[in-house]
Amino acid sequence: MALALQLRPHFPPLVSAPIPTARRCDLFSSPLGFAGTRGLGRMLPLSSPALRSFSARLDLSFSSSSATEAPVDGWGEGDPVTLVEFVGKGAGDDLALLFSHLQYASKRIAAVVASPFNAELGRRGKAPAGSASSGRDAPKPLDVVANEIILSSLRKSRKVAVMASEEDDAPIWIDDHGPFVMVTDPLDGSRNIDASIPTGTIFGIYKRLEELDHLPTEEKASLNSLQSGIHLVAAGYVLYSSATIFCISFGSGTHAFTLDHSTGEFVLTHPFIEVPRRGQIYSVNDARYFDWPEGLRQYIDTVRQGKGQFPKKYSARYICSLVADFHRTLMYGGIVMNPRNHLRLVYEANPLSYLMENAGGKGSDGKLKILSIQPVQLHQRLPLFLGSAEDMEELESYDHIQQKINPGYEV
Ligand SMILES: O=P(O)(O)OC[C@H]1O[C@](O)(COP(=O)(O)O)[C@@H](O)[C@@H]1O
Repeated sequence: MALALQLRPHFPPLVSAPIPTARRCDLFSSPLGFAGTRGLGRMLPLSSPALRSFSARLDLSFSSSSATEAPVDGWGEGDPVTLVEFVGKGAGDDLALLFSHLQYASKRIAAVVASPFNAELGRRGKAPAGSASSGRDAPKPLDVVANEIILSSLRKSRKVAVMASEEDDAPIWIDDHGPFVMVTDPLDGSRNIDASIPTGTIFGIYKRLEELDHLPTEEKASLNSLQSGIHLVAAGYVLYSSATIFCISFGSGTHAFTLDHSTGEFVLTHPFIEVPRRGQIYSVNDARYFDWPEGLRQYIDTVRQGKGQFPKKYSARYICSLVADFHRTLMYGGIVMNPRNHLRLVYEANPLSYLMENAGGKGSDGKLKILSIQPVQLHQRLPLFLGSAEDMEELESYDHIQQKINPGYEV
């Protein structure tokens, strides 16, 4: 039996042929034991039988209600599931409201990043000193603009007590009654913007620790923001690339939505992403090879010759934009890594580990599970390794994969 795809007119005909039933099994597992969602996104939201079965899983993911309880109530037959509907369906009113502001903020950032009129703002401090565009009236760099867009969306939501951002030295207290704490890297990879290379927003959401409410603002702002990753209630990223992708997890599955420019809505394209258990790609800045510790060199030498546990030669892919490298790893498997003390635990490592683990992968600093690390400083940096479960286990079996020296790199 074939599953014919019902493409809505505004979707490009990416998949137009009937998909054999056997192929549908690939959506969650493959004969090699890999699980993957390649191509899945273009199918599930567009065909009603698949949507129905997805909706059943969706209801399960958010509540303990039985899958047999009319799971499709409220979903239009064959209609794409939007991000707003998805979150509104089961995440609770507070989170739903917060996400409606966040997705709006991300569309504004996507527009700003893509605008021809903002191209020159990509780099911090680009305007030459003394020029008309330097000084107080100088246009703001895009990462600062992105930060302001997010802050303003959180203020409007009235659902966030404190925002800690990679862009700010200290967390910003927003609302005494906001139930959530938000940590964010508003525009990661912004150093690539001049070349139109993908960038991304990363965020994590915790509950406000009410037991700290009596403390002075500065202190409670900082302690709320220093929660360890196991306490995340949601995390996500937005990838600004050939498509704008909003990927989220609430602790049960990782799901990605793609911005449909014809309606302005994010629609569910990759429900329940399962990172392949084994990939064939490693992603690292390997110009640093001679500064790597022996274990990491051995691992990379081994897999690129096809002499590792998986007997195929690995490929290298490195965009140098964490969200883009992470998204590809989530889709195709393998490992994305930065072995030096560079990426930030609070704003980058924790949210991305949460998303990776909820997709069946792993996140580590080369010794410890990222989500188990208690942050002690807001801007603390660490080595970061994220990816397919089997690749990560193989990598960690090599001793000494953390790069201890950091010579002469622009931080
Ligand atoms: O210079 P390296 O070690 O390759 O690091 C590149 C990484 O740094 C980042 O640009 C983040 O750095 P910033 O937080 O300083 O912007 C990532 O997007 C990228 O993966």
